[in-house]
Amino acid sequence: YHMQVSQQDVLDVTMCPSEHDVPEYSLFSFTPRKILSKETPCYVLKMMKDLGFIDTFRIKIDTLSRFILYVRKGYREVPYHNWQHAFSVAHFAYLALKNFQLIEKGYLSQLEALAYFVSCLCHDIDHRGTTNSFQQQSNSVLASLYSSEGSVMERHHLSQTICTLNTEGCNFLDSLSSQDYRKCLDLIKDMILATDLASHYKIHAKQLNMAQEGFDKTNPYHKYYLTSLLMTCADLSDQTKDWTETKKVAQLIYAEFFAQGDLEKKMGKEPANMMDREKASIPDHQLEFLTQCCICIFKILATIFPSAKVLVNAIKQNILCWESSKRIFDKYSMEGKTSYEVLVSEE
Ligand SMILES: Cc1nc2ccc(C(=O)N[C@]34C[C@H]5C[C@H](C[C@H](C5)C3)C4)cc2n2c(-c3ccccc3Cl)nnc12
Ligand SMILES: [Mg+2]
Ligand SMILES: [Zn+2]
Repeated sequence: YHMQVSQQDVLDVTMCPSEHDVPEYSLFSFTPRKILSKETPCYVLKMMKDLGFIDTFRIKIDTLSRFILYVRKGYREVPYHNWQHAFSVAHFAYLALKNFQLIEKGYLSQLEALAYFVSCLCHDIDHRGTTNSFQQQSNSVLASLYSSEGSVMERHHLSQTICTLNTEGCNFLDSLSSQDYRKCLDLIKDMILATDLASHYKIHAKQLNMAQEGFDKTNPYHKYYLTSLLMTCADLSDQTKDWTETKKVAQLIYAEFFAQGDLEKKMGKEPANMMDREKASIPDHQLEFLTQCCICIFKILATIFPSAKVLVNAIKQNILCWESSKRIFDKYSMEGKTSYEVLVSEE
């Protein structure tokens, strides 16, 4: 089994210079997608040092560096669900841990915080740019493995995470007690499975109820609802950035959705509207997603953590931008342009 990651690669990460200490890095307005891919492993290390994980869990830096590099290699070059997405989701976890003081205020234990950050980094490993329903429709190997339990892709991402941990020289958690190690893997399982949006819809009402009742740190259900909420918020955190970023991310997501739609048409299947480049109305679909799904999730977050209000406001701003750009899309669609052509051409 050849080493995909060289010893030199590992050394480059362990020796990464400290010039990465940009102050705005820990602000919600910071956009992690602007970090160059070759810089990202150093930033992951920096965030984990900053969060105190290295000292608390006696993590060996070269083992952690190798793990990070293998996780990055585990992601594919698909338009949206690639390493850059994973890095941005992990960066949001870093922002949440710091800005909401999740450990200091007792919302999460150190172990839960570690599991949260690692789960974000690994939550989409080996994503193929296709949905769970596509796995079923195409009778993929992953569907045959996991469709009986549901959340097909998420179970695969979890399996890939465990495999990476078990790769020679990558298990940075091996200094944990066997009890903590077991607990950490159980947490990572729940957190990665929570990123299946269909699962989120099943517990949304319970999360809302929890926020209105007031988070009870002794209630294990509340703990589960909170960590699931934090995973979904991290996964959707692109929507809390400025309009330029949101529009860029929409181009990536629909490039992936429409590639799947094209594939489904070739397979003689009828793609869902949101996957069909000829039928999809991107602004309408995004307005529905932001108003029916995204903003509700971040409002629950802001009920528990008032400082998350800025995130709700950013989503409101993006909703306004989609509404105003909808008029431009409608004008061009009268001239026969698809909404994707308008999205990628619009300045
Ligand atoms: C901007 C944006 N728009 C998005 C619009 C739609 C959907 C989406 O999966 N919708 C659903 C709608 C129902 C019930 C379930 C299962 C299916 C049927 C498909 C979900 C996701 C969107 N999404 C994500 C995202 C988050 C987690 C996993 C995958 C993705 Cl792509 N991240 N950003 C975005
Ligand atoms: Mg996913
Ligand atoms: Zn994701």
